[in-house]
Formats: sequence, C-alpha cells, structure tokens
Amino acid sequence: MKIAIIGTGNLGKSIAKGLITNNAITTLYLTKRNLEDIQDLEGYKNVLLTTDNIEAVKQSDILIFAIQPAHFENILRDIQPYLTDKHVIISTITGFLIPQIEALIGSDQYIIRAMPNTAIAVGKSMTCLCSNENGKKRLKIAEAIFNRLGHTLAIPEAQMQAATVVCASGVAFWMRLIRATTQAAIQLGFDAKEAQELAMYTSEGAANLLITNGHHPEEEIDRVTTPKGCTIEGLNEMEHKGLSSSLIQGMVASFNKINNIKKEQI
Ligand SMILES: NC(=O)C1=CN([C@@H]2O[C@H](COP(=O)(O)OP(=O)(O)OC[C@H]3O[C@@H](n4cnc5c(N)ncnc54)[C@H](O)[C@@H]3O)[C@@H](O)[C@H]2O)C=CC1
Ligand SMILES: O=C(O)[C@@H]1CCC=N1
Repeated sequence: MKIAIIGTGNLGKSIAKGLITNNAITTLYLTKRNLEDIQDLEGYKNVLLTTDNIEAVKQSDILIFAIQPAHFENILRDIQPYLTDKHVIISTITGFLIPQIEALIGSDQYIIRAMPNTAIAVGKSMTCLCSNENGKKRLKIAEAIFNRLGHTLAIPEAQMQAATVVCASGVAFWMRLIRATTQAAIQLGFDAKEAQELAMYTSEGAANLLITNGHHPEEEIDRVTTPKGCTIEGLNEMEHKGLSSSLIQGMVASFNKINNIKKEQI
C-alpha cells in the first residue's frame, strides 16, 4: 500500500512506526513542516520524508492526516486539486466532522475518520472508525490497515467523541492506574523496576483474560476473591474510597471537555 502520513507528530510518528514494524507499506511518505524530529525514520526502506504535502498526496493512495485541527482546513484546501479517485482520506483529527471535510473536498471522496491511540506504535491500538457514505466502500481498507496495528471497531460518527475519551485519552488513564499500582508495589517492598514489571504484566494478563475468554470482568474477579480473603478486603476498600466512581466521573469530565473544546477555541 502507498501510504502518506500528513503531519508526523506524536500520533503520526506512532502510526509510522507501527506500519514500518508490521511491513504494511509499499511506500510511506511522512510529511512535517520541520523534518528534524523524524530524521530517525529516514533510514527505513521505502520511507520518504518531505515537507511537501502535495508531492506526498500525488505519490500515495491512502492519506492519513494527523495534524492539529487548526491546520487541517488549509492543508485540505492545498491538496484538494490533486485528489483523484485512487485516494482514500483517513483523518485522525479530533472533533473535525465528516460534513466539514466534505464541505472542503467534496462528498464524492472516500472519507474515513479513525480514532486510534498511541499504542499504535507497538501494534496494540484500539482504533474506532467511521466514514461518509462513499467511504463505506473503502472501510475494509482502513480496517485492514488498522487491524495490523491493533484492533478496530466501526461505529457511527456520533460516537467518535466518546471513543476519543475511552480509547485515545484512555491510554493516559491506564498509565496512571499502572503507575499507582507500581507505587503500591514499591511500598510493599519491591524495587521500582520490579514493581513496574509486576504492574505492567498483571494488567496485560487481566486484559488478555477478558479478550481470550470473553468473560465479564466480575466473573474473573469471582475467581480471585477468596471468601474472607485479602483480595475482597482490598477491593472493597478501593470501592469505599471511590475507585469506580472516580474513574467514571473522570471519563465523563473528559467527555464534557471534548464537547466544549471547539466552542472554547472560537
Ligand atoms: N496524541 C494522541 O493520542 C491522539 C491524537 N489525535 C489527533 O491527532 C492529531 C495530531 O495529534 P498529535 O500527533 O498529538 O499532534 P502533534 O502536534 O504532535 O503533530 C502534528 C504534526 O503536524 C505537523 N504539521 C503542522 N502543519 C503541517 C503542515 N502544513 N504540513 C505537514 N505537517 C504539518 C507538525 O509539525 C506536527 O509535527 C490531532 O488532531 C489530535 O486530535 C487523535 C487520537 C489520539
Ligand atoms: O487530549 C486531547 O485533547 C487529545 C484527544 C485525545 C488524545 N489527545
């Protein structure tokens, strides 16, 4: 696949690393205004760095946009004359809706919105996808790309904001949970490196139990909680202190914020 990433910053670089590691490219154009920060990607086979978005568009079929929302409109206007029937437009940009993209480049384009997270760099992104009417014909291509870089779910566009909180911001929420369990493990006597190892692999194992077995989390909790044992003692103490409630309230606060970001910027 001839892919271009327009705007190779945090997310764009993570996608690039995932595509390179998974051999998912014929050519990969990476664009950025200043190429210094992505020089480390230059040595890879078939990876080309450029500041020229138009050149990258002309040479590629799949265009993944990973710039900040404020830059998207001008870049779309610049590249619009060079779009042809071969192109699939994939936008990762938060809060930029399909009708806004259609208004700039036309509803006859194949337009897909993708909401990945930074775990895409290690092939473990939970990526939500939606498309315009025409883009439905190319959704399978986007699924094929992002399934190589983790797991995908096609959703209606109306759920993209919620998906951003759960999956993209979700990486930060999980990092904080892993850090907190690491701190507890240090207090219980492990050195910092060991403590993080225990926290990371325990959380990976817990998630994999659900992924592999398809169980509800409480079913797995029931297997661990010995009556009058230490697990239920700790679990109930966490709930008395508001663990579930605080997570839910935090995610709802993120959702309220994401719905107001655009209004605040105006
Ligand atoms: N960071 C994350 O976890 C996620 C971010 N997003 C969305 O992805 C987008 C990018 O986010 P980040 O990577 O964090 O931002 P970033 O600021 O790190 O990256 C944007 C890049 O675009 C480049 N750029 C600016 N103007 C350009 C132009 N005219 N031509 C080519 N490149 C240009 C900048 O140099 C920068 O490297 C945002 O719209 C964000 O909402 C979506 C999902 C997750
Ligand atoms: O924090 C943010 O607003 C963006 C959207 C999801 C990840 N980063």
